[in-house]
Amino acid sequence: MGGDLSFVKMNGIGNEIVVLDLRGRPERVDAAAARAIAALPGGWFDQMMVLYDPVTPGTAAAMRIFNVDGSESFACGNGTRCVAAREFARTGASRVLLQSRAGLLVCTDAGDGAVTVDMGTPKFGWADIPLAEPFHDTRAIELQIGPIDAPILHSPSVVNVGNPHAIFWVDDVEALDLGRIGPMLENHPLFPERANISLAHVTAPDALTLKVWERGAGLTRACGSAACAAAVSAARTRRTGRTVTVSLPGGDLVITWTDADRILMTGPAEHEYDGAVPAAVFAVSTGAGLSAPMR
Ligand SMILES: N[C@@H](CCC[C@H](N)C(=O)O)C(=O)O
Repeated sequence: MGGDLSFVKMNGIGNEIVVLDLRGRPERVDAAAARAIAALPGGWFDQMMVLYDPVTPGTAAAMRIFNVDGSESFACGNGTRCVAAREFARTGASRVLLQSRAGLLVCTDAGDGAVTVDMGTPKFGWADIPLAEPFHDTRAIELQIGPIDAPILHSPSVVNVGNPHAIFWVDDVEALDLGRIGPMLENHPLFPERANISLAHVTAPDALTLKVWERGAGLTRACGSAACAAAVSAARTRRTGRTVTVSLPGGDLVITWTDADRILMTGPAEHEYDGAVPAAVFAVSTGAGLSAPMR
């Protein structure tokens, strides 16, 4: 097979998403191909969702998720909504099961262009996040930056929602330059797989504002998994109840941490335009697109 391959440019409340559907095709995306696609005219993304043939019965696709720096993530909430919305439009279905490297994701059409994704169960154990050393209480770990007696940021909540997150509780998410502090925290030695870094401000028992420095992508207008991470951490530390509206620079997401310990994320997904990738960008393989072990 040769020629250009089409992709779809979408966004989830401003999180820039490319969906590349390689189902039924031999091409495979690696880190170099991901970076090359991001450099194409119109190819820019925060995350690229690559769809391969399903490996689990009942699923529509096996997804791999690339950050713009070529690194892989096991979770992307906004991108998952985009993939699901596209599947709904393509098939007429109102429910789709997708497989990421973090597990199976049930996505349902919530109406008015919104999609609900069951993002799974949060993990709070220090080794699951992962952290480089044991912490018994991950609601507020001993990590601070700035002077010892007047830290700029301290005591983040940490959680894994398919990917690692640290949430710093602040009075004003705009008061600090996250673009300057973010890279240092993302790459802090405490986070052996790096981490997504959020500043969160609770505005009501059912609302918080959030600003995110994403691992592998930098400052973004929205991050769905960070919204999930902040919501469960806010509920776990009794800052909010179990359903919150999370306001990000690009828009709002509604997150519910259910009594069954599942995280439900609801928000919009928008189509922007279609684009094309030259076939030469790809590696060609007969291997499975999603070969890593499932959790
Ligand atoms: N924007 C995404 C999260 C993307 C993955 C993240 N940068 C990571 O490396 O873990 C979302 O909407 O969840």
